[in-house]
Amino acid sequence: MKILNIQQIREADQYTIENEPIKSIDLMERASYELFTWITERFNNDFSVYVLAGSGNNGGDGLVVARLLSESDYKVQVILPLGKNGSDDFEENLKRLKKINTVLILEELPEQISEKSIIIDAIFGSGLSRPIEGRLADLIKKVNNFEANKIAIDMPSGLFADKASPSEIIFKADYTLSFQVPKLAFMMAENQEYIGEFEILDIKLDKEYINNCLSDYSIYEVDSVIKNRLKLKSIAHKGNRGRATIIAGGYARMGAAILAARACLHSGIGLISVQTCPHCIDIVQNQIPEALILTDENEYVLGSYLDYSKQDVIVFGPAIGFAHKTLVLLENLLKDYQGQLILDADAITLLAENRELLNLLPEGTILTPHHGEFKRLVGKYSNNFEAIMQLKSFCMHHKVVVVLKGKFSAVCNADGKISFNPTGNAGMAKGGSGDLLCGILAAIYPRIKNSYETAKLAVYLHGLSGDISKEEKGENFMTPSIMIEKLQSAFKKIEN
Ligand SMILES: NC(=O)C1=CN([C@@H]2O[C@H](COP(=O)(O)OP(=O)(O)OC[C@H]3O[C@@H](n4cnc5c(N)ncnc54)[C@H](OP(=O)(O)O)[C@@H]3O)[C@@H](O)[C@H]2O)[C@H](O)CC1
Ligand SMILES: [K+]
Repeated sequence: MKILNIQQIREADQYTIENEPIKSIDLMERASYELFTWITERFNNDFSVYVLAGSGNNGGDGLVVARLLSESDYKVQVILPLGKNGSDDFEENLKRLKKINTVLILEELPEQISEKSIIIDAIFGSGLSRPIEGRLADLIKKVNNFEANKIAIDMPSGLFADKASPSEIIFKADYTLSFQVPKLAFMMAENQEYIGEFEILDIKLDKEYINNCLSDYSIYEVDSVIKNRLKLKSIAHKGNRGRATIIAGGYARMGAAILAARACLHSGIGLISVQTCPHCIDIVQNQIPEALILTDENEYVLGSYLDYSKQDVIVFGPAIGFAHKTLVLLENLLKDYQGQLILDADAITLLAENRELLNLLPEGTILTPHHGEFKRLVGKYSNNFEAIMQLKSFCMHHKVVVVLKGKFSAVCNADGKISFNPTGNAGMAKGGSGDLLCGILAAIYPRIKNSYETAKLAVYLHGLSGDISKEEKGENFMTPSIMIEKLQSAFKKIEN
């Protein structure tokens, strides 16, 4: 699903008005009817409704919702903190609202409201142009302290759609009901406490116009082309299911390698190999009898460049450490290995500390840093909008694919396009979870044969296995090993 900026959304709005054609006030009615439907499907008319309406078109939407809910016998009260003069459609809807005199227009929000209330934030939407100050700021702080169900129309007031929000005076919504397309701000970790859950309501802006809008940002959806590429011919040979090697861990640190190898195996790889120092061979064989062992010459750390000529893909990095031999192995892989490389964890720190290696990165290499590791590569940033800019320039400069892990993990291609991942949950933030992602990436690359498409799909499946684990075990009790077991269901879910 495409993410558009405010300028593009305004243009799509205008195009629809002129070409459908539809009057802007009727478009407002259509949009608000979607809001009304969403609300009435979840909250019955035992709930009292408070609508905070600004004086622009976001306020206009709020007034329409107030009227529609009142006509469905909800007790509705409206507060107009910016007064009664505003945009044409706002003023027209205020007239319409006054005609049905069941809605109370209050001067101030009451000091106390019952928990069985809904507060609808229609103060500012996409027209916010500066931080909220003065009496309005006090109102937002007051509302944020109420224990009611809070719904923001289009955007939580105070939040900018396309850039970082400079102030913390922002409506804290439980639900944000946004029109037509998601906004970039919804993807940023620091905004989650204001957005709550977001839903995109189809208000029937011109589909073709939106399809033709150019955007570097989207939310991932699995398409039929990828589903087909994932399918294997029924007479598959283990070779055409792909060969992957895991180079990870070391003495007393083999857990990461085992988790990655298991995830790879459970994601359909044909042949899995694990590079192991002599002391660790038994552990790997006990834990994954399916794995071939590639024996490293070094006793405690990995460092031997072995014969990888038949390997379609190599994962290098989880818990591998920072020994000089390991660094040299990484350098040799970057120079000589001809297949697909996936670099994670300590590999990324090694790159950050030996920056000349960055110039050796083969085109299309997949890197999977979390924010801490990514900052080592690109320097500090203070919010996720800045992180996204750094991500784009890093990927474009080095012609690589980076998965920046977090809530809505961002997968960036070498051309600067960014796809945000919608699956996953906080229960996945546990040691070992990232190792699984490496394994899934390695398993599906031989079938997808494109770094960016592989990365998007693997992150999606990883999150999906997390979501299935959460459903069955709960956020606190799910573990990476449980997620491995659920990979099969995750794959099944996308195949159907
Ligand atoms: N996108 C669609 O397809 C549709 C959107 N709809 C709704 O319309 C709003 C956008 O409406 P707009 O009138 O452009 O903007 P707002 O309602 O958000 O508010 C603009 C007014 O607020 C003033 N403003 C902005 N920031 C502040 C502030 N910090 N303090 C005080 N006042 C502020 C702004 O003043 P300016 O000086 O900046 O001009 C405006 O007066 C969208 O979000 C949807 O809810 C349609 O209803 C359906 C189609
Ligand atoms: K709003």
